[in-house]
Amino acid sequence: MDSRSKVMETAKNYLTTAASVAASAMLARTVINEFLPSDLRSLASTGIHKLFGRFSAEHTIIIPQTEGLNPNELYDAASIYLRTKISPTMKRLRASKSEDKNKVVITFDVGEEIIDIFHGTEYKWMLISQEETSNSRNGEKSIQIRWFELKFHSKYKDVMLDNYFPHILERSKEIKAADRLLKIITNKYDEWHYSIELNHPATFKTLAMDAELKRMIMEDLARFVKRKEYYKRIGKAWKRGYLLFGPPGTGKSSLIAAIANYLRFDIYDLDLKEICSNSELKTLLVGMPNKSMLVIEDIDCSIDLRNRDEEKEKKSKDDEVTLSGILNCVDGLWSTSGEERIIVFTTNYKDRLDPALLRPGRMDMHIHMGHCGPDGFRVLASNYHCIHDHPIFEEIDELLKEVEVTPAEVSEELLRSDDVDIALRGLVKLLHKKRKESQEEKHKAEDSQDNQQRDGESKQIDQEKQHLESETGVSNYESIEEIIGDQDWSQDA
Ligand SMILES: Nc1ncnc2c1ncn2[C@@H]1O[C@H](COP(=O)(O)OP(=O)(O)OP(=O)(O)O)[C@@H](O)[C@H]1O
Repeated sequence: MDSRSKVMETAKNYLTTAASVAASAMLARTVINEFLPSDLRSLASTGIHKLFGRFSAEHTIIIPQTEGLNPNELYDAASIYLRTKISPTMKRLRASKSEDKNKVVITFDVGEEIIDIFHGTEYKWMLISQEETSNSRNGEKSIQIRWFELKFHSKYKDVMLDNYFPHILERSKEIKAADRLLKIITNKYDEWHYSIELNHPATFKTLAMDAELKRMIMEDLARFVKRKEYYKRIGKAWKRGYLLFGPPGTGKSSLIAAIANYLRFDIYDLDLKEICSNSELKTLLVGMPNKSMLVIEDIDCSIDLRNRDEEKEKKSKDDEVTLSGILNCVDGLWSTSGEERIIVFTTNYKDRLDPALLRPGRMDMHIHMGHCGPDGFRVLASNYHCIHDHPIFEEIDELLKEVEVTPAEVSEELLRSDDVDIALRGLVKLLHKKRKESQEEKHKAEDSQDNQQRDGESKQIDQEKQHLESETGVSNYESIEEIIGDQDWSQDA
């Protein structure tokens, strides 16, 4: 029996016992004292939170504290879950600031009835608050006791325990994760040391990239987080690796932030230069929690990663970080120490990477972050000026097909003015300038190719001259010219 089934089984036992007590809501205290294990009793008697549901006038349920499920947890879960059930007809609402100070959380107040329909059954919730006085050594103390009263038809009590409560616990976890402030943590030596709030605004919506590629990445991530059982069944560690490659300013870091915001994972930004050995690398890896993202940026230049053959030749000495150490981190035994991990490597130069890192199956997806195309430009225009169409778009689209410009350069141009027309004209100017530069480069390249060809030809003529010179014994330049001139070279060729 898994832990959730055990919890629900125990809850059912308590429910059956509690039913025979004919307890009303106000008798909950008695039930707590008679039926709960002592540790839970002391928890409940602190009077901070308690949760019970009333199936009918005769039934009261107390959820016992077993394996991670306790009244406080359920109370908290219900508070969070019921926030999503607030209806416009409610009169008693409360507003407070969320952990992320940019958001305001609206919640219901005491005495407000909240109706939730789950699988066709109606559940009526009400938050109740009551002041109570208790005698302590320091005299009388008044405390505020809060609880939820849950009413529904008693014939659905099994559905409630087997499906409704687990659903509330699950949903509340998701809502909590979405509300949580994300962190970016980096290492000092072999410790995750420095952490700041991740306030990067990038999301998949604001990312300028090929629309189809964006869709594929989002689907891949969504599939990955749902596949806990699947990974267990196939015997693979529950992790996914992405290699992001492309020129500077094409959005590799922005994509990392978008993934973190999408999955609500903290970023563990590993600075390889801070660590001296593979064992330090392992220490850091083991210190990462679940639902986190390991990022190694610019892997090609972070550290001198010799290729594996050279490593094999070297006597194993644990005084440096090696490519095999990193690869163990990606798919070796050490990577199985946690669950639900995303691993991201970035590079500006994929061709500089050791083939061992690029081997199929190592990084699950290789994502090319390229120059800005019409799709990407539309996203940036919408991000910076909230526009989806404009007469200049056609000209920009045509130029983007010819010119290599990074999303960072386009963003910078669009930021230059609040006036859409000025900003777009500035971008057109930049694209024309870039096109001219690239045409000049192309001409230069063609010229140098022509020069090389001419050099090659004149070298060939020189060789022919030398050959003739040795054949004819004539060493005078003019004479050779005459001899060459007398012959029909084109026919010989
Ligand atoms: N694909 C993109 N979508 C939206 N904005 C982008 C994109 N690429 C770049 N930008 C803009 O340019 C800035 C720099 O981009 P970013 O740091 O993500 O690029 P990068 O590829 O990681 O560059 P580097 O290789 O130099 O680290 C971002 O803060 C963002 O404003």
